[in-house]
Amino acid sequence: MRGAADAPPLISLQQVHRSFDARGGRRLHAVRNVDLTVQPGEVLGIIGRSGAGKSTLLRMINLLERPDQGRVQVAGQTLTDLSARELRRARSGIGMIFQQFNLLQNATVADNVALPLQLQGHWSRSRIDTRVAECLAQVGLVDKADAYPAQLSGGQKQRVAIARALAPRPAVMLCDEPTSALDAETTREVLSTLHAVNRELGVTLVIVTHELSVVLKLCQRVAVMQAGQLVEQFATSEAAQGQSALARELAALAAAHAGSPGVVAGGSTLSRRPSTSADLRAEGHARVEMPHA
Ligand SMILES: Nc1ncnc2c1ncn2[C@@H]1O[C@H](COP(=O)(O)OP(=O)(O)OP(=O)(O)O)[C@@H](O)[C@H]1O
Repeated sequence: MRGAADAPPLISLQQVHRSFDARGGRRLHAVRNVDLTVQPGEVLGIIGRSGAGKSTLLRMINLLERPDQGRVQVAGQTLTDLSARELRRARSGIGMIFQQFNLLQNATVADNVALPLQLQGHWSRSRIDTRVAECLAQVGLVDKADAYPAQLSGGQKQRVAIARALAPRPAVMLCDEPTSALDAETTREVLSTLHAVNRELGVTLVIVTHELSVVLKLCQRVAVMQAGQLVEQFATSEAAQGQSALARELAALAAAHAGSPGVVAGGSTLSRRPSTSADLRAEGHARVEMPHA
């Protein structure tokens, strides 16, 4: 039997390039000819300094940003070749969550989670209700089904967003700074939920983050971006062999955590150790700044 590592990649970006109009009539090349593959079931972190092109690269995976050049394949489909209608269908296999949650404020938690199923148009009310209940159970929020987002903590809002992304049974979940708006405690909740989504449901995760502690806890592999280019990739557990400043920083953080139970790189349980820069500050560690790659 073939393992996930030998399987064809679930995501394949081939020479993707994206530029934008910039001031003075210039072009800003946000992502430059990047090749990247992600295996089924993997958790990949994309890191880099501000403006390096991380979010643009992530958003090209579901064509929220369409590349000017290059090819995007997900689950065997070449998204860049699809019609608008085919792309809408393919996108139901790719969930996405954002830093600011993007929930509908005037809809209940249950209605927020139901939304992507209603948009698909072929779900009966009773199947939607069943699926919403399953997704809320997965993120531990069954008792909040009738609450409104304003009544929830930041971590609970992000878990609703995760439940909504899970509703159409995606193979992949794209996470754009999923914990950056959260404090230490709620960050822990969200990381634990994402870990379970990967481990229990087999959903492949691609996570853009500026928090190295999030990478250390959740990601098996890391891709480092610098000025639009993917400058290196390594297994989180092998950060010490990386060349970039970020790899060294990650290795130093891993060493500081060495011996603590449950640092996940490679896949065991989530740590009870500090999980964010805020956590680390709270526990007297130096802030984990994102150095220049
Ligand atoms: N729609 C857009 N129009 C013009 N420029 C854009 C657009 N989107 C992104 N950019 C520019 O492209 C570059 C890469 O942006 P991107 O958001 O991908 O970087 P990032 O690494 O995610 O940064 P951050 O960590 O600050 O979010 C930046 O210089 C940004 O200003």
